[in-house]
Amino acid sequence: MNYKPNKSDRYLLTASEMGRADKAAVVAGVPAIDLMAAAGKAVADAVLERWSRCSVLVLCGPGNNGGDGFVVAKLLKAADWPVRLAFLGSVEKLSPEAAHFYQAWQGEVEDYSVNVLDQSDLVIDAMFGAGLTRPLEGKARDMVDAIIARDIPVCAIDVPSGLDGSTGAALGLVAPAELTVTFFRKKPGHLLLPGRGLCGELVVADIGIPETVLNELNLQAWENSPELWYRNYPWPRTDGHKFHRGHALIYGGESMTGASRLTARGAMRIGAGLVTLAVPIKAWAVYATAMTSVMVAKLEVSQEQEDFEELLLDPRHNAIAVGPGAGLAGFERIRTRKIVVTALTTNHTTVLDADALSAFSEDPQTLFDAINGPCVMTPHEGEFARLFPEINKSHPDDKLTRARMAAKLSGAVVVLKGADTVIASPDGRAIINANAPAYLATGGSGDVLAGFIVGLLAQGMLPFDAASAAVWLHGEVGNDVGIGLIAEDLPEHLPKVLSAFQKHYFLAQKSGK
Ligand SMILES: NC(=O)C1=CN([C@@H]2O[C@H](COP(=O)(O)OP(=O)(O)OC[C@H]3O[C@@H](n4cnc5c(N)ncnc54)[C@H](O)[C@@H]3O)[C@@H](O)[C@H]2O)[C@@H](O)CC1
Ligand SMILES: Nc1ncnc2c1ncn2[C@@H]1O[C@H](COP(=O)(O)OP(=O)(O)O)[C@@H](O)[C@H]1O
Ligand SMILES: [K+]
Repeated sequence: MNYKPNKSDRYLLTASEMGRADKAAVVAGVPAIDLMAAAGKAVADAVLERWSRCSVLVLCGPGNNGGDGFVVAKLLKAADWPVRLAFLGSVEKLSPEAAHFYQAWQGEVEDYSVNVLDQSDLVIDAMFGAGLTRPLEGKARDMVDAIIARDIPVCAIDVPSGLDGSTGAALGLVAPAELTVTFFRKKPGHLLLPGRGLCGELVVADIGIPETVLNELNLQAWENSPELWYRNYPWPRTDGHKFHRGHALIYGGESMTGASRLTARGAMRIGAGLVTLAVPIKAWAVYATAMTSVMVAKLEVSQEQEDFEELLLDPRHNAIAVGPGAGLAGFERIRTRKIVVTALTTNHTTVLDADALSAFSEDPQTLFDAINGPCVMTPHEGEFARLFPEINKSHPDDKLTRARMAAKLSGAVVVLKGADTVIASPDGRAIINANAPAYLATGGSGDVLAGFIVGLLAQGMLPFDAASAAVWLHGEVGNDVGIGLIAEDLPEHLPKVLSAFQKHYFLAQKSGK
């Protein structure tokens, strides 16, 4: 596990927020020239640490990203590396600080053509950073094309040129980097796909921007990490009993019984005091045979909704999950819809996953209208497209914004799943998760995630925290199990991950370490 002590370390800044941070730093008394000097030094240091002496080509663009490049070139030359530099821009248009470091370079400034790549072992990509607003064209595009064709290793400054640091989208062609050095804080595009894959190793360098500027920015996005929510984690109480740990009620469908069983197992393992699976009577025997610590309640033929409603009257059932294996074929679809609406209209804290979402693909507004209380929905991209087609159309390349808009529109905390899961709250807060390994892409792993979430909700965690904690723990367990993982492994390996998490975040705090 990769631990860091401070919640504010996890802030993510868009390009415009970074621009404001930069300005606020200058107002606070840090000269822009010092920021650029520090940025260039951080890049040069990272290069010197990772590569041995080789022929370096620094490609400088027209803005301040290029300015950083002039600094790097000078420092690598001072370290006795063979350095060439090519500049795409005009000196008159450089910012004062970039112009300063252009003059300071003093070496040859070569023509910006692909010939400069000849005999280069390493490219420093100082072409475009946060200021890129449109796809690379002309000479810049030709250069990136040639770098890719020749397969020359790249160290990118701030972001690989061509990547939108705020969204992780490739604006056009992008030069993939082996190493990216960014400044002050990560940007969403370093974590969201395809950006994350194009950055290679990511280093975040301190360039002297005071932490206090963060207070002025009203930031609403973070990288997922326990620092964000461990204080609200429902650790078992010494004097607690099972009723202190909540009672999750999970709807189980008639034919795909494995899905909700995984959800139930996940909810138990994450610490719900009690878990009941409520299932149509026809499937009861299957469930009852398979489950031990989980209780199985019967829903009578043709009165499943009424029976479910009755279970909801018991105030101890304090968190509900509907969706995994709920069923979408014919009559099952109608029943799934009824169960969802029943849970929502009684204002129960509810997790909606899988079929509970797809059952409303024809009329998503019906679902959104029913959401008035605490609710978490966990769509994968396919389910999301069915519920939020307009959002996908208006912001196709911006997962962070899509999740935020969906949360606002629906009134639920939205967990938009994938390798770069985004958790968004209707109030605008959003968290990007980056610890999930590809091994999690296996049938049933989302069902277990829904179980982790409902299990934490049952223990009283608030929806945004519960969703963020569950997604992070899910990723950690995925890493712990590794290749060969199947969904059944996730609940079973959770205790090991929870122990490590507890040791670091709870016991260490208690003992003051
Ligand atoms: N705290 C900060 O914000 C700091 C920023 N620094 C560097 O400054 C960079 C941001 O600088 P800028 O805002 O000048 O932006 P960039 O250096 O990314 O470039 C913007 C320039 O490129 C032009 N441009 C944008 N898209 C283009 C395209 N497709 N084709 C041709 N030209 C295009 C713009 O008109 C503008 O002149 C950061 O990425 C970072 O590397 C560092 O100097 C240190 C401090
Ligand atoms: N390539 C990937 N890398 C990391 N995590 C992934 C990847 N693909 C899927 N996941 C995660 O695995 C889970 C799959 O959930 P879902 O798509 O609902 O599948 P299922 O319905 O089979 O349970 C989600 O938590 C998702 O974020
Ligand atoms: K760059």
